[in-house]
Amino acid sequence: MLTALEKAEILVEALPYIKKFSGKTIVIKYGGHAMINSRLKQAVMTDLVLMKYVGINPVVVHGGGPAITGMLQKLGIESRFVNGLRVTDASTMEVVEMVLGKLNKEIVALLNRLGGRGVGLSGKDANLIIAAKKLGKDRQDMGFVGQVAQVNPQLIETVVKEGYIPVIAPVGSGPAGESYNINADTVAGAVATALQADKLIILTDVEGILADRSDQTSLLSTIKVEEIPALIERGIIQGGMIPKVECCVNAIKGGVTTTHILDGRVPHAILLEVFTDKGIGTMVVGDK
Ligand SMILES: Nc1ncnc2c1ncn2[C@@H]1O[C@H](COP(=O)(O)OP(=O)(O)O)[C@@H](O)[C@H]1O
Ligand SMILES: CC(=O)N[C@@H](CCC(=O)OP(=O)(O)O)C(=O)O
Repeated sequence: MLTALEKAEILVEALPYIKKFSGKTIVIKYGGHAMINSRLKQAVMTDLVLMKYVGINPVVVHGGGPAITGMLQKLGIESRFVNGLRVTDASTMEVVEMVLGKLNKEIVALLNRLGGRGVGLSGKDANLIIAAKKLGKDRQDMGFVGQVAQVNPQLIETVVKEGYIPVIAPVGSGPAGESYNINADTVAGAVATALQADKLIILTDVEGILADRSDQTSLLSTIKVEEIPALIERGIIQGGMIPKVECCVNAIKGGVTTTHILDGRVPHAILLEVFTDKGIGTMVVGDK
């Protein structure tokens, strides 16, 4: 048990971080375990509400890949992935929008129950995310898989200024108003850049970037952007981690101050990162 003094010291430790980030924007990519497990879900939402109450502006972009796969399975539609992206035909796109819409409102409802003021948006609202068709390797057709062509952040800025927490589903609008399915990490990176966020936090299901994937204690707590190509080349960063670090690199190059890949299985991972001296996970930083 913590003594009263230890509890007070924890609160005092947070003070410089509250001062540093008050008024700043932090974009959080919410996904993985933290989105499925109800205790973790509640912990993440509590962190977001707490942030908002101390003057920080959290902006949430959520995933939902496993839930989309689950619903497609129920409907007898097989999921196929190319380079980690779900090949999306018209009927898959309908399911993607349906599932993400439901998840979006669940997140908003939980935020609101905890005293926040969550507002659910998709990239289609006010043309927040203009998408373009994304082709696979060798110009392979992946249907309605999109890439971010443009972010129009005015709606987010308005909503944030009025005290709401925007929660964004990763669906974009094509030139004819059609829907595109965009990887949620990519959307989070693009939104963080458009908002010139102070931090981008990506929640995942591992400790962060490990120097040796079979050794959980080999966490690389800070990586510089220029070190990343070699880590990929040497096979240290692989698979699903590649798009995440690429997102971080693009965000840093686009003006985001720091980016973090955190273990969403740790309760209150966001609070530990933002408000404590030690932080957790991997921080990807520019060379300055
Ligand atoms: N160096 C590394 N350190 C940690 N994880 C890595 C590394 N290289 C590849 N990975 C893999 O990346 C995965 C995270 O990507 P992904 O499964 O797409 O995450 P999410 O489902 O959270 O979007 C990890 O579970 C791990 O298998
Ligand atoms: C094109 C593409 O693959 N889109 C993703 C969108 C959701 C997502 O990215 O969810 P996670 O963050 O949970 O993986 C998909 O259909 O699964």
